[in-house]
Amino acid sequence: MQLEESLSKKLISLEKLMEDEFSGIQFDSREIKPGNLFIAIEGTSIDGHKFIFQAIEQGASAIIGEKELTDLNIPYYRTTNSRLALAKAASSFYKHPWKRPIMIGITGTNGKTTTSYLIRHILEKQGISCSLIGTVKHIINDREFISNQTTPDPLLLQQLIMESNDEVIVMEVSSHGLHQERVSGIQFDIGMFTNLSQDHLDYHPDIETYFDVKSKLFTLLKPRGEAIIGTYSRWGEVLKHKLQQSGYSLFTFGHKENDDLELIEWNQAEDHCLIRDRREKVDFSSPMPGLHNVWNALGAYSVGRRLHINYKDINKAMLTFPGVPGRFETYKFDQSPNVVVDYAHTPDGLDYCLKTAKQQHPSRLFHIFGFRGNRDRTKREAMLSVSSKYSDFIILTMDDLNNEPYEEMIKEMKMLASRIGDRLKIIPDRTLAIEYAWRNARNNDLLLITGKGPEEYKHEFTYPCKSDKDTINYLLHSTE
Ligand SMILES: CC(=O)N[C@H]1[C@@H](OP(=O)(O)OP(=O)(O)OC[C@H]2O[C@@H](n3ccc(=O)[nH]c3=O)[C@H](O)[C@@H]2O)O[C@H](CO)[C@@H](O)[C@@H]1O[C@H](C)C(=O)N[C@@H](C)C(=O)N[C@H](CCC(=O)O)C(=O)O
Ligand SMILES: Nc1ncnc2c1ncn2[C@@H]1O[C@H](COP(=O)(O)OP(=O)(O)OP(=O)(O)O)[C@@H](O)[C@H]1O
Repeated sequence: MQLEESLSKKLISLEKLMEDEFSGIQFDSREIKPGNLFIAIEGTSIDGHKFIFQAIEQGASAIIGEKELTDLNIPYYRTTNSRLALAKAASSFYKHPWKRPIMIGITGTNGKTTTSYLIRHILEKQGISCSLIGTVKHIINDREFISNQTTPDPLLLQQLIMESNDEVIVMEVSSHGLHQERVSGIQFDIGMFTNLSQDHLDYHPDIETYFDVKSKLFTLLKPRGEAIIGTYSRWGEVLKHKLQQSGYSLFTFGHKENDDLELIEWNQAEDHCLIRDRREKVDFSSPMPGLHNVWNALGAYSVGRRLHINYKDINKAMLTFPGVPGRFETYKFDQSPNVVVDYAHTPDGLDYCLKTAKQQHPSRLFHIFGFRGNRDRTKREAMLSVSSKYSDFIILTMDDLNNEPYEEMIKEMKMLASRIGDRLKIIPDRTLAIEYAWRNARNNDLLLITGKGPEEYKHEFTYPCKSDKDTINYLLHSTE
């Protein structure tokens, strides 16, 4: 990547610049330490170029930015893409740590977290150590780190990879991450696409653009890299055709005869699948409830097979999979209704999840959920209509507001709720909403609480509970 030195107008490669001994790199002026390289980014809410002088005051020794600036007293290098420069500089600073392990990147609207947990489990059972980077947590050398982002910024990401001694790194690659070049310094051995459906249309202008961003992962494959594509969603087929022209090695899993891995039959009641792995028919059991998790398990199976793991060993590993926090996490009680906590937050995810809940044959299904504030509002109506298709009772409640005004959220809930009728109740306090369902449900009913999964509440509610799981525990003990 070429940069232009602002005063001399000379071109210099980023690699060459990184031969200078910077004490660190920062894209946030508040974090600058003496001798750091500051990269100014025109962000989604503020222009980082405004903080160049603050960065210099704090001791930055060079600046990269996109604007034409000539009046700085330290070297300033101009680029056409600061985010790309950040990703490449971070990779260079940490000595391209992704070159050592086998790198697996997973993208798609839903199923990234579940699939990455499954892959890690299969590999670890074979004695292959595996780091995991994603939404719930990061696990590096078996040590767990809090995750604030699905795909961390390039500095944290390259640092985590550098610290890993594991043989494989499996990571979730979000559309935000791809669009903001967070993974651009990296080349992957395997790229996986799970599926695509409506989400994040607050950030991407339309679903076609969202898809184009997701498909960018496959431009980051190593020359001998492999693309594993789930073709069970329409967009998987689109991606397959797009990539067929690219010359990459392609492996597809889906329900068609021309897929490399075909789901021939899924017997939900007996929890059994018949699959075709290339030419051979194989019995397979998914370790988590629901067809969506069959797809996730088959995605992980595909990765295992590409890494030359015997299908019998993969099947054996599936038997001991402990599940994923907040992904169809089921609590069964003798004297109270059963409860499922799930992270579903898209219409498609909810459809799979509610269908799976119905397959448990509860007498009545109580669905408790809300809408995430300041995120894609276009999916709210579709989420409610999916809920009303399967649920006997709906309790709309508060998810994270993310600075969306409370009154606006309630107004929208009321407007959407008016179409459903008296099967729906709005109880904004999440702990009271869960309590209402808990007290009104009978033992053979099911409570499905979606949206937050294992995440901690960002708001204070009536009961002193930190999460949906915590609220259930609280109610259980207050009933005793
Ligand atoms: C909306 C969004 O995606 N924002 C990301 C973006 O920040 P930004 O462009 O908004 O930054 P900004 O606030 O406008 O500031 C511009 C620049 O000025 C700098 N600055 C700012 C203030 C100051 O005093 N000094 C200074 O230097 C900032 O550090 C930044 O470099 O670039 C940053 C660096 O990579 C990200 O950390 C940040 O992620 C935010 C915090 C975030 O969490 N975004 C979510 C939406 C996200 O990324 N989610 C996906 C998963 C989505 C999903 O599948 O559910 C994820 O991968 O986590
Ligand atoms: N393959 C799938 N197809 C459709 N929905 C799915 C699939 N897998 C999981 N889901 C639904 O999406 C929810 C989130 O799953 P998961 O965390 O695995 O996806 P994700 O892509 O990592 O999402 P995020 O990036 O938001 O964390 C699940 O709780 C489930 O309701």
